[in-house]
Amino acid sequence: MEVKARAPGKIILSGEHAVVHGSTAVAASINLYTYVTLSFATAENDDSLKLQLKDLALEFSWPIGRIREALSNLGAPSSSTRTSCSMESIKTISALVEEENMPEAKIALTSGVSAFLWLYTSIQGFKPATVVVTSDLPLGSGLGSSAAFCVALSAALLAFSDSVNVDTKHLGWSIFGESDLELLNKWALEGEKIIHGKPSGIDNTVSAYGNMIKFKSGNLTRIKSNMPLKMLVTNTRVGRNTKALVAGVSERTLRHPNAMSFVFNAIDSISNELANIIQSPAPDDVSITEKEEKLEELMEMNQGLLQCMGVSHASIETVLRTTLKYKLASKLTGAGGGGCVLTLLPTLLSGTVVDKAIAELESCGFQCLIAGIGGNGVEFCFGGSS
Ligand SMILES: Nc1ncnc2c1ncn2[C@@H]1O[C@H](COP(=O)(O)OP(=O)(O)O)[C@@H](O)[C@H]1O
Ligand SMILES: C[C@@](O)(CCOP(=O)(O)O)CC(=O)O
Ligand SMILES: [Mg+2]
Repeated sequence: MEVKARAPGKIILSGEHAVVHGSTAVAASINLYTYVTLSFATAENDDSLKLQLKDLALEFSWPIGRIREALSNLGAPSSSTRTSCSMESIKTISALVEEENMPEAKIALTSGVSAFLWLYTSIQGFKPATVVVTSDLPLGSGLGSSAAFCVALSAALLAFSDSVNVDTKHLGWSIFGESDLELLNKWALEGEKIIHGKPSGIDNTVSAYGNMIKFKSGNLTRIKSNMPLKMLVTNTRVGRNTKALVAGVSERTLRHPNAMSFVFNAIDSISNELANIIQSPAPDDVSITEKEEKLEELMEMNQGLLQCMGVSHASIETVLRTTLKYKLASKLTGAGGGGCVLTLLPTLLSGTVVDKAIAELESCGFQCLIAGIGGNGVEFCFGGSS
């Protein structure tokens, strides 16, 4: 028997980085997923834990005895209570990952593989198994691949544990009950901590719960959109690392605490106003257009403040300039420093303008997609031969 889980990526409409410092942010799930399949070994002589990262053509395999020896201090797994990875365990886990000779070009994956080993051993202990991962999401681009990975992984691992209440006979995709989802989200955050250092928790929360959320200091409020929201996502293809960008903002905050607290407060207001606009009723085209204009202005203001935090990038500025030629408003999404930019596509905008803007962005070497916004969060499905 195997279990498959899928978790969506996300866009942050407003409030990235500031959310790490206690401001409100607004995020929505998108219809690009990370999939994790887990099956326990059935052959008696198979005594290893395998991780296959299919899109990256990478496979890791650790003898279970080696993992048990290295992590003997962990004790019995306790899937019902999330535990944080200590500095000592991080070091031990990193050493286990290094033994696998990660190709130099893919060294950024080390933290993802470490998060895998931590979540696996904490939830399932030392059982031989194969875990296969595939993803629609570009890695390290601001669309929350790290969170989708941790959420899908936690879902597959918990689905095979005693800590959740799931029906293994159900055919097709299922969702977790509220308290199981809460536990899953806590585990996923522990994985994100290994990858990000100091995550706010917004990415794993929107990936777990789906739809659209407002998030502040670890608490989510579900948002119901009352208007069509169409976003163009432009991937600058400039690679960057969330952990380093988040650390950079924290350093700037230490240097200029007063100025930065005004920036964070301004972003808190922007996020709350944006959430109110999205939720307020729009009976006709005129009111939708008015709402879109307000959203555009708020996105521009948020982008200005992100630049002020030092997380924009020349490639992001090129996207902003290009879309502005078509009178379209944009902001970076996720950690910035490259990665993806969001552009609001108003309802009454002609298809020709969108096509022209996309063609110009792609001629700069960027990659464009129009994301489906606000679908389900994490789901799982049992299958395979038992
Ligand atoms: N499918 C995956 N398999 C393994 N590691 C992954 C996967 N998706 C994400 N990761 C981990 O997350 C890191 C990217 O996370 P991050 O820098 O937060 O960017 P983002 O979350 O915006 O994609 C990768 O370098 C890797 O360590
Ligand atoms: C910058 C931040 O607000 C979002 C990071 O998103 P991503 O990893 O770039 O997809 C960090 C966080 O909230 O944990
Ligand atoms: Mg991330």
